[in-house]
Amino acid sequence: MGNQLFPVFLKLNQMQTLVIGAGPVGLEKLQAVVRQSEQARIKVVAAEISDEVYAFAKEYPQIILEHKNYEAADLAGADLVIAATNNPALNLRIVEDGHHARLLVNIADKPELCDFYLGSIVKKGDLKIAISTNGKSPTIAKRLKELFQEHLPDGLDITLQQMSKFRQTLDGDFQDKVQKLNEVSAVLVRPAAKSPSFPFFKWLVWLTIMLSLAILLAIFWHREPEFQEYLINIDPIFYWFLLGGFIFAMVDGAIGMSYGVTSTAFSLSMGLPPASASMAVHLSEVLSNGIAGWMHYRMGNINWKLFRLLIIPGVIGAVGGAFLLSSLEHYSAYTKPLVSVYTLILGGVILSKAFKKPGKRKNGKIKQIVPLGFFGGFIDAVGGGGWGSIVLSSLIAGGRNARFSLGTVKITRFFIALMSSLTFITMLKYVHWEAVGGLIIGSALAAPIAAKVSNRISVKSIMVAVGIIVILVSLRSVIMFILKVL
Ligand SMILES: C[C@@]1(CC(=O)O)C2=NC(=C\c3[nH]c(c(CCC(=O)O)c3CC(=O)O)Cc3[nH]c(c(CC(=O)O)c3CCC(=O)O)/C=C3\N/C(=C\2)[C@@H](CCC(=O)O)[C@]3(C)CC(=O)O)/[C@H]1CCC(=O)O
Ligand SMILES: NC(=O)c1ccc[n+]([C@@H]2O[C@H](COP(=O)([O-])OP(=O)(O)OC[C@H]3O[C@@H](n4cnc5c(N)ncnc54)[C@H](O)[C@@H]3O)[C@@H](O)[C@H]2O)c1
Repeated sequence: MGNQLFPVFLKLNQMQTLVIGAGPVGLEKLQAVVRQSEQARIKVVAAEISDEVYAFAKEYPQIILEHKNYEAADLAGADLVIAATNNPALNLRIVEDGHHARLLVNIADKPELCDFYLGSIVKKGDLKIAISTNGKSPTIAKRLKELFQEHLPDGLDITLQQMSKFRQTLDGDFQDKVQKLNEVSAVLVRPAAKSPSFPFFKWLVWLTIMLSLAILLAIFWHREPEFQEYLINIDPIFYWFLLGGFIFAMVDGAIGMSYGVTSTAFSLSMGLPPASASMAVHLSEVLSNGIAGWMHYRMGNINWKLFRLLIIPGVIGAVGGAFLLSSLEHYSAYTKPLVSVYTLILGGVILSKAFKKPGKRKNGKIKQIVPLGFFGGFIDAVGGGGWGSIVLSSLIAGGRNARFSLGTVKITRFFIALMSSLTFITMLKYVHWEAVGGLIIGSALAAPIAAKVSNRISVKSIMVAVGIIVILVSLRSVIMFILKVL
């Protein structure tokens, strides 16, 4: 039948509690009562009173000690009786006398003689949880109490106080009030945000869209000879970028950074000038970060205060960087090795992060959000990447919450990529559309798969691989430059 006991919460300060017996067990029960209410009015009757009970009672003047043998008259005025004597016959008598006076009696550690059991009690401010194992195991009751005491957030009591105040501000009828109180507290029971996994059926929808596009293309292919010609003559570079975009987006999806750095290093090594490379990378980032940012927004992972602090300096930095890089397009022979040196350094940063011990973090949150946003945006536009690795890693290393930082960085990255892409488009005369198209399609194809795969691979091994690839590709560009100069 399970536990049939009904827990009630007694106002001990308005009642008279009688404790009979003042040995170790009597003391334990006395303390259990006083722990719940220091104003509890208690009378202790015992033939012998231990020194510990004397010492304890000294601190609470409302505890009255009566050094005497128990008699039925002691029950007069009592509302509740707890007995802890070492005399089984006396225990039985107390139960009988108590019931005669229609009192509820607890005989400590003798379940069969009890009208009620004492419970294990969790307390957080005004919150109280009473635990009963139906007498099966007081030890487990104690352990559960410890578990709740530790894991219930202390802020819960603040919530209670706020709800109480909020209730006082409500008017309208009872139904109205109940509805409003339920609305504001719904957030407490909303299911926790899931990791952005991509369910199978969504993947099917995605596949259907892609197939329909392919069919449309095929139809076009047959109807329009010009289009056919265009496709046949498409630069093979497009397919390389398609593959590259796919792989880099998979990796980025898994570790939350590195797409910018890897695809920029790749674009440079494919012979794109830095500004064109950066533009291709940023254009392809607009879509993927838009999707990721939207997902994080839906899951409530955005810290809006952080967003406001980051977005303006970030956009200014990004547009400035894009502007500078585009104006220097003619000097790409010189900017290219510089950018490669920068990606080389980032490769080193990623590699060192892979081997850094987790948990070795500084205390206190990072404060310089505005310069961080500007610097991140600028470097991101100039180097083709870095918003994720610079801003996110600084925020997390600076003690901020990883989930909120990731969500906020993803959504701001969308705006940064959008603004620098626009700047590049207006500044650059010649756009490498085959690179841009390859990266956009490749990374968009990867995004949903990456989200699924991300949990299965060890982050460390990916970071090591990424670090090494970026270092090698960047080194190649730097060495080629040096050889050319020599
Ligand atoms: C909750 C708590 C409240 C309090 O008393 O303040 C409480 N016992 C506590 C602790 C505790 N008591 C005992 C141990 C030793 C280990 C063990 O036996 O498990 C421990 C653990 C420890 O101290 O670590 C001995 C014991 N207790 C009872 C028996 C008899 C039996 O089981 O048959 C025996 C064996 C005696 C023997 O062997 O001779 C019986 C009862 N004890 C109850 C309450 C009631 C049922 C509550 C429930 O349903 O869970 C009930 C039925 C009647 C009652 O006394 O009200 C308190 C938690 C303190 C905290 O929260 O920290
Ligand atoms: N101490 C433990 O760890 C423990 C554990 C489990 C069960 N128990 C049982 O619980 C009971 C109480 O344990 P304890 O250690 O507190 O025992 P205890 O002997 O130390 O204390 C018993 C108390 O009952 C009082 N008493 C006895 N006869 C009385 C009377 N006629 N009138 C008034 N007071 C009277 C005594 O003066 C004493 O204060 C015992 O039956 C014991 O076997 C004890």
